[in-house]
Parts: sequence; structure tokens; C-alpha cells
Amino acid sequence: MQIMTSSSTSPTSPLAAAAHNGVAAAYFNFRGAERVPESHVWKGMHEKDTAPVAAADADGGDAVPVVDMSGGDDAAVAAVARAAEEWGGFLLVGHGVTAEALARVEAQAARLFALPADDKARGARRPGGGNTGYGVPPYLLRYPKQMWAEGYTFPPPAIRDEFRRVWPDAGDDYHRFCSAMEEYDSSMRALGERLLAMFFKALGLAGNDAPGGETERKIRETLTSTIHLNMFPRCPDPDRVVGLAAHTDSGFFTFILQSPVPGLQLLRHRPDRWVTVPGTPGALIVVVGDLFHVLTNGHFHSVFHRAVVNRERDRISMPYFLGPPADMKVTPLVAAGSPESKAVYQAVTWPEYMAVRDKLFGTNISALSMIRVAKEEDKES
Ligand SMILES: C=C1C[C@]23C[C@H]1CC[C@H]2[C@@]12CCC[C@@](C)(C(=O)O1)[C@H]2[C@@H]3C(=O)O
Ligand SMILES: O=C(O)CCC(=O)C(=O)O
Ligand SMILES: [Fe+2]
Repeated sequence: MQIMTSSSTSPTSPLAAAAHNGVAAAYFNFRGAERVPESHVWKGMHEKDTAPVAAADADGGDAVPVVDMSGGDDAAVAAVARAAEEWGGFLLVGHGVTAEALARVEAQAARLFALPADDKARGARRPGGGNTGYGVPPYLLRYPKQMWAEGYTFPPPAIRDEFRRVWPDAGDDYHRFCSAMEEYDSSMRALGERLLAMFFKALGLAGNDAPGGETERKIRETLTSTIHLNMFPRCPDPDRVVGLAAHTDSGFFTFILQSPVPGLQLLRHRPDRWVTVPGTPGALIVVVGDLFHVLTNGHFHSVFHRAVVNRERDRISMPYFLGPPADMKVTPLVAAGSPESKAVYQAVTWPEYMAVRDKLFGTNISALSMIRVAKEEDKES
């Protein structure tokens, strides 16, 4: 088994090499592409990519769960619990953020990606710039092939400063873009807090004197967020490329605003198969991340997902990642005195967890299994 490290990875193009050194994050010019260059051809690189795509089945089996919040949060708790336990991901509707508002935000992301390459390059990720800037997230740079996507990552508090790099004149375009992103941030944060409360209820840990009450408050008050804009250009040969390789999100949970153009798929097990999430206008997708898997002691599970591209239409997705602050130890919640009193995972901070995941890149060992202290079956004993 080969464990890839940054130094042992050999980027396949000068562009990737440049980005690798944190210098510039230039992308291949997708717009003009009439064919897929070798640098972007994937052939079952990831063992999960060989799983088939399930046929759409509206009557059950493989239909992505839908959670409707329009009847009130409490009424949706049972559905949230089932979806988080059985799938680790679901469509959220009736959440109160209008389809029009979401479409406006998406339109601004589309305008950003439509800018000339040089304008976007001004916002390139910088060495030591953390998770901020235009370009491939560092973790994804380690794949020997490049993905058919452009991305821009930023923490919401940095929106105004960050996008002055792209729009130095701070004109109308800049203000429209920033306002839209700020609006997205405030609605996703508010929704994140609501959903967090629902998750705790679903776990039977809600309320101040409940075992998780204090933790819930602490998590809610310190929740951090990151926005990542993805643009998956239409592709002349969609079956040979990857929009975003199969992965789990590492944080607590993520809201994904996706274009009405579908492309997101969730992995289901036994047998392994990819289920396409429909492009429902106005819906948000929720995916559970690894640190929520840890926090819930494996009750809710993080879900592998990936993005595929298509021949006809560009697709935009806007994941909003919610997670703990860097210095918070995420400790499994186990109800004192309940039959289940054993933590199955070691307590970790987000950076500690990322370090484990980084070391395992290129292997098929999961980072969650590395920090597991007891087998799932031991929980009840
Ligand atoms: C807050 C986050 C969440 C990050 C890291 C950082 C900013 C970029 C996110 C992504 C986006 C693409 C997949 C992923 C796996 C990646 O490589 O970068 C994500 C990762 C994670 O969920 O771990
Ligand atoms: O494009 C999507 O729908 C998913 C994006 C995603 O999973 C990510 O950026 O982490
Ligand atoms: Fe993701």
C-alpha cells in the first residue's frame, strides 16, 4: 500500500505544479475545450468510482430522503434522524429560504466564474492563506489527475476583503456579489442552528439538563463556516472526467445549494451504488461530515459523495460547511448511565483529524477507522 505525501505526488502539469507550490492557481481553459486533455482523464482512479449509478427509483429503495421543515422543526425531527442514520444525507425543503433568494445567490456565483481568467487569478490561493482563495483545495491537488471544475473558497467574515482582490475597483459588481454571499451566509447560519437543534433532539440529547445540552450550546455558539463555490463546466466527454472525486466532508455538516442541473451523487452500501440527488429548485442538500459522525458516536454517519458533469450545461454548487473552531476537541456524546456508555471514537480537533486523513491519502484506509477506539458492535456491551 502506498501512502502518498505531498512530496511523493508528482503533479501532471505545470499548472498543477504551480498551484502545488501555492504560487498560482490557474485552471485549464474549460470554456474552449473541444476535447478532454490527458491531465483530466480519470479511469476508475478511486475504488469507489467503479460502483454503478443506481437507476432512479421514486418508490422507495434508492430515492434520496426528503425532509420537509414546513410543518415545524419538531415535526421533522424523526425524518432527520432516519435520514442521518440511514443515508448521512438528505434533501431539505420547506426550510424558509425562498427558491428566488437561492437562485439570486447562484447567479452571483455564476458571474464570478464568468469573469476573465486574469480577474479570477487575482484571487488565487496564497501560500499560508489557509482555506481561502480561487483554485483547487490543497487536499484535491494530491490526486494525479485534475478535476473538471473551478472553485473558490472563503470564510464568510472575509467576504468583503477577499473579493476586493477580484474587484479592486469595488464597484457595483463587487457590492452585488458580496451582498449576495452575505445573504447566503446569514440564511445558512440561521438554518444551521435550527438543524443542529433538530439533530440533538433526534439524538435524544436536547435541552439544557440533557446530557448533550451544554455541548449543544457550546457547539452552536462556536460554529464556524466556510463557503466553497464550485463551477462544473459542461464537458465534451463527461464520462471520462470527474467533477469532484468521491469524498466525505470532514466537518459537522454541510448545506449544498446545487443548480437545478443534477450532478451530486451519494454512495449507498451493500451493494455499493451511486444515487443521484435530483436538482430540485429551492431545495438544499444536507450531508453529514466526519466530525459529526464522531460527535454522535457513529449514530449519524458521514456519507461519501461526488460530483459528475454533463455535456449540455454548466453546473454550480455552493457547499456551506459548518464545523467546530480549530481548537475544539470533538468528543463523542455518550449519555451517562445509558446502556451505551462507551465512546467509539477518540476525541479530535478538526486539524488533528485532517492530519490523520492527509496521512491516509491514497490508501483505502478511512480516517474514521483510524481514530476508532472500539468496534461498533462493542457499543451495547
Ligand atoms: C471547510 C473546508 C471543508 C473542505 C476543506 C475546507 C475548505 C474546502 C472544503 C473541501 C471542498 C471539496 C471537497 C473537500 C474534501 C476538499 O478537499 O475541500 C472539502 C473539505 C472537507 O470537507 O474536508
Ligand atoms: O457539487 C456538489 O453538489 C457537491 C460539492 C461537494 O461535495 C463539496 O464541495 O464538498
Ligand atoms: Fe463534499
